[in-house]
Amino acid sequence: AAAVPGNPSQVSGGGRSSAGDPLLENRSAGPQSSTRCKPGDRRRSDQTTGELWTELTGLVGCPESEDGPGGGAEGGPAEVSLEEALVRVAEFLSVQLGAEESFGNPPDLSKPGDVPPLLTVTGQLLALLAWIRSPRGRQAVPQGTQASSGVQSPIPAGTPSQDESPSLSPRGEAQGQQPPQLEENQRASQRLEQLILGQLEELKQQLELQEKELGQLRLGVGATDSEKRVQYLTLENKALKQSLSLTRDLLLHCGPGPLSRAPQEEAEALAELQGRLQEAQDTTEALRVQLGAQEMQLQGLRGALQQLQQETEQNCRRELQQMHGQLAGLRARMASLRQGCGDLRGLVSTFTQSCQGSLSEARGQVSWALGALSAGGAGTKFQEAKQGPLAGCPGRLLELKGNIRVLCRLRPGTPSSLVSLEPGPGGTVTTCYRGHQRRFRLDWVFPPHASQEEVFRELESAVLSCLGGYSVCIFTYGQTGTGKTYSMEGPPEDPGIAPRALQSLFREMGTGGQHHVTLSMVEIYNEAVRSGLSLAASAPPSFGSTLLELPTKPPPFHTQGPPSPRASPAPGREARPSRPGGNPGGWPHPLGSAQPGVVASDAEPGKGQPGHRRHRHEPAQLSFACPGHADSAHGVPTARSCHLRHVAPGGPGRIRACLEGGDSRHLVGRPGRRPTSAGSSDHQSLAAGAGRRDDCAAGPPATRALPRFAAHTLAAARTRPRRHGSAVAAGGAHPAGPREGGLHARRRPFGPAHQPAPSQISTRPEDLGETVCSLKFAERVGQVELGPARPRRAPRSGTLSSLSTDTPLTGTPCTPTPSPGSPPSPGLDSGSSSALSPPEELPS
Ligand SMILES: Nc1ncnc2c1ncn2[C@@H]1O[C@H](COP(=O)(O)OP(=O)(O)OP(=O)(O)O)[C@@H](O)[C@H]1O
Repeated sequence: AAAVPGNPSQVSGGGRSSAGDPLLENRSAGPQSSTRCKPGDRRRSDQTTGELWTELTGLVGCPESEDGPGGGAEGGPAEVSLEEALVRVAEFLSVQLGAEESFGNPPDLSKPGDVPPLLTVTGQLLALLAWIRSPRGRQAVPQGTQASSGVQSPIPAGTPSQDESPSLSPRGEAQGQQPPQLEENQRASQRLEQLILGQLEELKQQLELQEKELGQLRLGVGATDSEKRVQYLTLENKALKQSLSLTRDLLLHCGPGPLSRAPQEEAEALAELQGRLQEAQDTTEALRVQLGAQEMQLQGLRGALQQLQQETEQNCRRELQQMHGQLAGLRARMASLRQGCGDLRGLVSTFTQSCQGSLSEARGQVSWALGALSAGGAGTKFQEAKQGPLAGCPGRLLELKGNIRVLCRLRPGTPSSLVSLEPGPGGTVTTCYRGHQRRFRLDWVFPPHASQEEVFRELESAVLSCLGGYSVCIFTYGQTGTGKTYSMEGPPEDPGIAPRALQSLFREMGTGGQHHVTLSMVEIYNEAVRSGLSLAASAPPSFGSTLLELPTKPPPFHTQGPPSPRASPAPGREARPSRPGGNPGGWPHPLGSAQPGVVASDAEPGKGQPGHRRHRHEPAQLSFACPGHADSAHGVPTARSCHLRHVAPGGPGRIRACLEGGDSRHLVGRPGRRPTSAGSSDHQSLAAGAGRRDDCAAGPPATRALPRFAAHTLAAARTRPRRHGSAVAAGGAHPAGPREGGLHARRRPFGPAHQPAPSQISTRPEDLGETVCSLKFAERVGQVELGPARPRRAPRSGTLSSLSTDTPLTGTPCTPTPSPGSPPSPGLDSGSSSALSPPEELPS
């Protein structure tokens, strides 16, 4: 571009400083002058149209040069690019065009015929130039041709042939290899080139004509005209220069295109592109490999999924089948349950009906009994007794209430949420032990704040039934420290069941008639039997007398046991103080001693005599005492019982009945064991000891001191409840044989008895296990059936002494009285069982 005369300032600013007349200059330096066509020459700023023409013709081969073809060129044709040649042609033409315009003949461009050929040629050249610089042109024109191919001269004037065209010869070489589009482009450019050359030729001719005309004008017009002509040419020159400047600007604006890019750079760019392409191909290949691996993995996963689906389906089917089977089983079970439920409903309704019948019957009997009670009054009761057995209200009521009644008394203390109760008749105790809730229904539940009197009131009818010939046994049991002794004996200021029972009995006996009472009180303490009674009292004489029979010598059943082990008090428990008048280590006090066991207010202490004595007393002032032991509460098997035998003379038969009271405290399995740890084994050993002959012999000695009815009951409770949840105990059968020498071995059976059994329980959480055991035991005791209680009459023959406690048991063997439909209790010794002996008559 530097070699191309493209700087308008150079052209326009040149003027004609040295040339003077441009036309002349043009002529002198015109086609006639020989000009060397060197493309690299820098054009002078004062170049005129003639010089331009010279240069242009030099470029195309200087046909008008005198040197002939290639003239002016010393070493061959000038090396100029096609582009440069075109630019120069454009310059020249634009100068010419500007001259014509400035001459005053502006062409009418709207008419095609008036368009100056210069303008057409210029436009075509510019179009060619633009095409060459376009990408297509660059492709069509080989690089060497554009940049440096020499313009082969000479071109034959007016007949430029395609083959001879210097600019086309290199292109022709590549013709066979170029695509058709390229060939077509090349052909078009060749045509254009020929056209341009033709127009150039035409322009030359016009120029010659004009020069001729100018010469003629010069000759004819003179200097003035010449001057005008000079001015005109000057202006034309200026216009041409401006046109050239514009053309140059246009060419510069197009600027060097990508053609100027060096092949080296192209190669580098190509290499870079190839490198990138390779890289991209590598990446693609890696991705393909990865894709293949993932596809394989995917296939594996699909297979596993399919297998899993199949397995799941099979499992589901299997489980469904199992569930169907289970459902069918459940349905069948439900159907059978429904049927059972229907049966049960029938049973319940039958039971309800029978209960209602029994209840209405019982109500009638109660109302009858109450009516009889209110009609009879206190005075008439014993009149009835004189006439015959005391079959009055207490006995009848007792019959209605049942033979065995289990009462429950809660010891006062910290209330526990684990033990709740519904007090009253038919009350319940609910325990929550080790996560299991259990409800026990008992005949009566006394709340902790129940008084001694309230408890006794519930038992009084049973006690009084003794006077009517009903044998009664009251015994308490329960865990140590729960208030058995308190309930049975009680403190002097608030006596318990035993003193109140005696008081009530004596009061009743005091209403009239003669009564023969034998009272004994024993305590078995560590296998030694001790008597706790030292004084007898009789009923007031105004109502007859009460004969108290007292032992005068050590009873034959006394076993000389080893000395009492003095166990230390259990932790947290106070030693039980000896009571006044107690004789811990010795034998009962003789009658008349200063420490009476039963005190009559009108009896003079010390005046009692051994044997049968009659004492007057006020029943209200009776007190009851028993020798106590400081250590009796701690690990030493102890049982206390009070036996009252009553024989009422007169009537068709004398009534003989027995009242026994027992406190089964410390009925632990073995001596020396802590009572608190005995727990449920207390009850088991209690039942075992009372129920079997062998067990009784080998069992805890204190068991043998139990009231015999209590022993029977416990033996029956040990067996499993049978029909209707009841166990059966033979009232008359005594499990203990004579050889055992126990207290009961000396007794004769008195027949079925009433047995109220107060069960003592604690509400303390730490005692909950024992409480549950006691309640379970109470429940089973409540299910024992002793057979119907019957009053007994004393035998008409026989002696009183034969009924004393000293009398060895030689009576008729008893047989159990099973409840209807119940087999004999296996817990009882069938060998020793015998029928109940007929009522024995006391001698009159
Ligand atoms: N209902 C009650 N009201 C007031 N105090 C009571 C009651 N029950 C028990 N007690 C008191 O609880 C303590 C223990 O009672 P008690 O000696 O009668 O129990 P126990 O069952 O006979 O014990 P053990 O089996 O060791 O002889 C006593 O101090 C007693 O006064």
